[in-house]
Amino acid sequence: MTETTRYSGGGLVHIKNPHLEAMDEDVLYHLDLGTKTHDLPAMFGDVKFVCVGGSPNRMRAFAQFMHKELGLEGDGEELADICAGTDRYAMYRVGPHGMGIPSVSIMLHELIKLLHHAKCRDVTIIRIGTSGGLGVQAGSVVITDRAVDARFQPRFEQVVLGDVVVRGTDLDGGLVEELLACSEAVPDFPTLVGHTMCTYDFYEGQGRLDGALCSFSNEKKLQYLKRAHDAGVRNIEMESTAFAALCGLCGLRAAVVCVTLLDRLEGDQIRASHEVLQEYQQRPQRLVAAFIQRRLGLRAAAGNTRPSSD
Ligand SMILES: O=P(O)(O)O[C@@H]1C[C@H](O)[C@@H](CO)O1
Ligand SMILES: O=c1cc[nH]c(=O)[nH]1
Repeated sequence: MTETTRYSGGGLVHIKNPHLEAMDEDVLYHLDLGTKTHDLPAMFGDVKFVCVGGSPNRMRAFAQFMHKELGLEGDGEELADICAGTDRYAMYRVGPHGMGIPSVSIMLHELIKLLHHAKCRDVTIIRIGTSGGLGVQAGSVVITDRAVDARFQPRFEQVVLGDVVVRGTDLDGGLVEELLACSEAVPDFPTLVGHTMCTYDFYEGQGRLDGALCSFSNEKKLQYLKRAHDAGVRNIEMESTAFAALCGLCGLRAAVVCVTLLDRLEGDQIRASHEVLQEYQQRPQRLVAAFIQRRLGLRAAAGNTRPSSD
């Protein structure tokens, strides 16, 4: 049976674990935070937007960019890593999640419990990432309307106690529209809506010919990628199905916004220069900054500036 997304009443984060109630303390081990050691409601109770991405430096740059875009005091250079006691993740009230489903899944379990313990309400969570494009110009930003697995199905399979549990990967349609509307504020690159395929591997799992192992021909690879394109897939990454499933089940409105680093119908290797890749990585950040500003009524959508290139 597929578990489906439910938004809980009152906008609270919905924890689906009866064992947590009975626990006297919850140690969020990978975040180096806990319910006894930290006043989580005081630290995080006002959080409305959570943005996560793969790399600590990228997320630090995004935190500094948002600091400036929101007109907060100081230059943002002093932003401290809230999870400095662990080198697994970093958090600047935006945080990185590492690579792939296991990493994003551990981070989300602890982040969602953190939002629950902090009594946050009406939280929107956005994954800001990179991806391989399918039939789209490199540097395009794809807003995911449906996260699908490597068989193009909107499902996330997790082995639990030896059984396969299937979870739905619905994302919030309204959020997709809102984000797309914000693309007017960042007109210097293409933004589109499409399905995102999530795989367990970057190489064979994404039909690449350039890994240490490869068990298929170029012809078979292209047939697969074209089938994905025909099924509506416009980009490929490694977190979206788990992200959509966990956030949706816990009542968080979630979105996935990824830039494409190349067109996979044209090749496998990412050959763009460091400078070009840095600028590409800023694109989803700029779109999400415009979205947050609009939501907060801080600025009209136009006139969005650029994050630093860290
Ligand atoms: O969040 P990022 O942009 O790091 O995510 C994509 C998917 C994999 O985690 C990684 C592969 O290069 O990039
Ligand atoms: O091709 C790509 C590029 C970035 N991330 C991926 O998962 N795949």
